[in-house]
Amino acid sequence: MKKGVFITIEGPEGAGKTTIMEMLMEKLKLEGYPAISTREPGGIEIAEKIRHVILDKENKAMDARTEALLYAAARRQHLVEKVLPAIESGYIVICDRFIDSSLAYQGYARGLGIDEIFAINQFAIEEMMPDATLYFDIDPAIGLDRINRDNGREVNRLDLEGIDFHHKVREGYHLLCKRFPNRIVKIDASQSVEAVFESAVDELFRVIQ
Ligand SMILES: Nc1ncnc2c1ncn2[C@@H]1O[C@H](COP(=O)(O)OP(=O)(O)OP(=O)(O)O)[C@@H](O)[C@H]1O
Ligand SMILES: Cc1cn([C@H]2C[C@H](O)[C@@H](COP(=O)(O)O)O2)c(=O)[nH]c1=O
Repeated sequence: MKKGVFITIEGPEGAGKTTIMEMLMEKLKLEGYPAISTREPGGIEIAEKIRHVILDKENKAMDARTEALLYAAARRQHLVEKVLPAIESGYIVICDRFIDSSLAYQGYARGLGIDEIFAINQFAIEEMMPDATLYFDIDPAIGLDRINRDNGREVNRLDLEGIDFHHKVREGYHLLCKRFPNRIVKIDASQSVEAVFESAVDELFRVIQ
């Protein structure tokens, strides 16, 4: 039986998802809400291992369908091992990326088809869609510039795709905003960290209160 709340954060590279998620967690903890944050692909040992395979820059030969299936496999394991138990225990779970990343990156930008990628992910997640999704919208050129300036961040296989791919990712997210208007809220991530945080807090508390 579901008791907690499942929130996902989405967006192109460098949109500020991790930064704002950490700030949201601090606020939730200060206010006494039971909450955990996690990420995809990853969040647990098996899924972190799959993440390493998917994002390794040496794996240039990876087929797009293989990539899509590996994201779905990591998602399944993370969901059953970490997300669902936390939600069943009444936690607010905030996850950095979930199914919409697969729909935007593999479904739209890689051209595998949003409906096709939704179908393989339904096998992985069954009925478990997020209660709400905060989509951080940013011009990919700005996002990539941010991550290139971030010395602590390792560049991965997906970061190395050309700018046209990253524009397609953003277009894919825009299609998803139209397709799921009740679930996905678009936030202008080109604003200052403080302004993005304020918008994210408003949306988060609208959902959890
Ligand atoms: N609103 C902002 N304005 C300017 N810089 C920002 C903003 N938000 C985050 N940054 C900086 O941009 C870089 C990327 O931020 P962050 O890691 O939070 O993005 P992300 O969306 O999680 O990226 P990715 O998913 O590609 O790893 C960091 O150096 C961070 O400090
Ligand atoms: C879940 C998921 C992720 N991706 C891509 C998006 C990013 O390029 C990387 C993850 O790196 P991050 O620094 O943790 O954001 O993987 C994807 O293509 N499909 C997915 O389902």
